[in-house]
Amino acid sequence: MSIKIKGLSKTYGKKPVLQELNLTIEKGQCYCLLGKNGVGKSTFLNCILDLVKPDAGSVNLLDKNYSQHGYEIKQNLGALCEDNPLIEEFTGLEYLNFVAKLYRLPTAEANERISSLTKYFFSDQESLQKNMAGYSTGMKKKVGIAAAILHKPDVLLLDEPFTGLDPIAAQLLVQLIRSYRNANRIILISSHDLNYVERVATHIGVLNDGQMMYNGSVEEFTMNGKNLIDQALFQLLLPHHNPEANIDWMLT
Ligand SMILES: Nc1ncnc2c1ncn2[C@@H]1O[C@H](COP(=O)(O)OP(=O)(O)OP(=O)(O)O)[C@@H](O)[C@H]1O
Repeated sequence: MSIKIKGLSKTYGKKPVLQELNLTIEKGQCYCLLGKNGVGKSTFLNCILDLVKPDAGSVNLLDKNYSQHGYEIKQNLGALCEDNPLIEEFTGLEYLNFVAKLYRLPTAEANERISSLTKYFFSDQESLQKNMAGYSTGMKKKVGIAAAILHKPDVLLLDEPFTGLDPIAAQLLVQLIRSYRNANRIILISSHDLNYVERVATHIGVLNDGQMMYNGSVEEFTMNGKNLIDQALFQLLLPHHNPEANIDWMLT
């Protein structure tokens, strides 16, 4: 069971975002994709989700490809997209029930899972009876996460899952990701929240200029824990940042 990416390329207009990327993510891994703003992390995840069509290359999930087995792949794939699209006219509970129906979960099982996930993430259960249009960013994010894992997919893709969560919810998500990973599934995360990445990652990918600047275990990335992930990332990326940037005008 794996995600296999071969020769994946994507250009928007004249801007090459992904250039012949090759990558394999195995079960039991929590692969965290890091990189500067606009470097192509969401584009990469969206190619794996079949939401963005790559110009070249192939995505193989769980030994299947989209052209022949799109339906089966999507049944076994859960995702939280960066813009976290929800149907905001629905209450949180209505939405989760709707998602459960899409995945054809038996009613009793759906009720049990929705109840346990909402109890896990929401101390205020009453809010789940209200329309999501009135939810805060973090509340929407928690509903989006619950919707992504409701059908217990073997592959879970989370784009910026920690952004907007309060520290309690973020810690609960860390625990959930660890348990999910330990159950031998595949988790792929794009995140700038390195404190949380530190707690969940088994593998790290650093995307820069269309290429994987680093792709390997977290141990190797941090030199067996001698560095924190943020230190290792700065060492890798800072030399590529604009050295002439100067904001001294603010000081006078
Ligand atoms: N639909 C689109 N049309 C044109 N350009 C796009 C489109 N989507 C993304 N881009 C461009 O592709 C590049 C990569 O965007 P992407 O959102 O994948 O980056 P990212 O690494 O996820 O960024 P961030 O960390 O800021 O969320 C950016 O330059 C962005 O402007």
